[in-house]
Amino acid sequence: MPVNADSDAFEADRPEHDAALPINELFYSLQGEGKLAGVPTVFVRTSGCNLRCWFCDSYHTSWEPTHAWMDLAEIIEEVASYDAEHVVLTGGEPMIHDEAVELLDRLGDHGYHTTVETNGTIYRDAHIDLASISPKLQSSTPTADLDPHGDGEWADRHEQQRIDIDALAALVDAYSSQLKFVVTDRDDVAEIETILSRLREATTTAIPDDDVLLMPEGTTREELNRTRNAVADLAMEYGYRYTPRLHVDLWNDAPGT
Ligand SMILES: C[S@@+](CC[C@H](N)C(=O)[O-])C[C@H]1O[C@@H](n2cnc3c(N)ncnc32)[C@H](O)[C@@H]1O
Ligand SMILES: Nc1nc2[nH]cc(C(=O)O)c2c(=O)[nH]1
Ligand code: SF4
Ligand SMILES: [Mg+2]
Repeated sequence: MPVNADSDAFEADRPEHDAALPINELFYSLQGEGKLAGVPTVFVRTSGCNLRCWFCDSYHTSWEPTHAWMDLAEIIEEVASYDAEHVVLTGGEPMIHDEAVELLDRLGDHGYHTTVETNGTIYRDAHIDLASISPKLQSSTPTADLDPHGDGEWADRHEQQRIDIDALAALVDAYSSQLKFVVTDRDDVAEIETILSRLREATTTAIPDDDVLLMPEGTTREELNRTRNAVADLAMEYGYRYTPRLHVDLWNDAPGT
């Protein structure tokens, strides 16, 4: 599966000898989002994404992907150099990569608790202790006025691919999960409710409201200062869970946090 629009160039330096992943960054921090917020965690961030949210806080995995290829053994060795029991596999979109399965399975064999941060458009069978699913709302679509490149060329593709109810249902049915919606304003709630009702019809697993998290949009403290209280109010009004972006509160938008 291509990882970006220019997949040949992206794949050119892929090593052939062992299973490997294009890694944008690997770092130790506190889980900043969701049910496990505050837990010391190693983050493995793959490069490449099948969507292009205009607000993506990991621009160098989506709009302009950069990476170094790392063998799975190297990744696990670097993870093990930190004293943590939790590993988050994120991106970009980690589930576009076949090798994500092998990495997760090996991490599970080593006894790590694994979380996958995913946009929910791709299902894979792997060792996943928590599927942290962030379905993308219409307000994420990179229309020409919001596109960080300024031309809106990804808008149609993003719009067509961002919600796949079958993939979402497969993830929810297979794994412990949380649904973490990025909220830009009050108008987003209607779409969240529509997605939830379609999903609840499609799953055999119940989705309690406290597995539904509203997360304020914002990549800096200043942006969150403008969004977080309105999103907290929406969580109370509708009975969903609020999640902070603890890493932004603590370290703003510093890399490796
Ligand atoms: C960079 S994404 C990588 C994983 C996957 N592609 C996804 O979107 O879920 C990691 C998390 O950051 C969230 N996120 C990205 N940009 C954001 C922003 N500007 N404000 C709030 N959350 C954001 C995503 O929704 C997701 O929950
Ligand atoms: N501290 C911290 N927590 C996070 N939780 C999810 C993240 C992500 O980018 O997927 C993330 C991140 O980038 N940093
Ligand atoms: S799906 Fe995730 S990584 Fe891809 S553009 Fe959106 S926020 Fe960024
Ligand atoms: Mg992040």
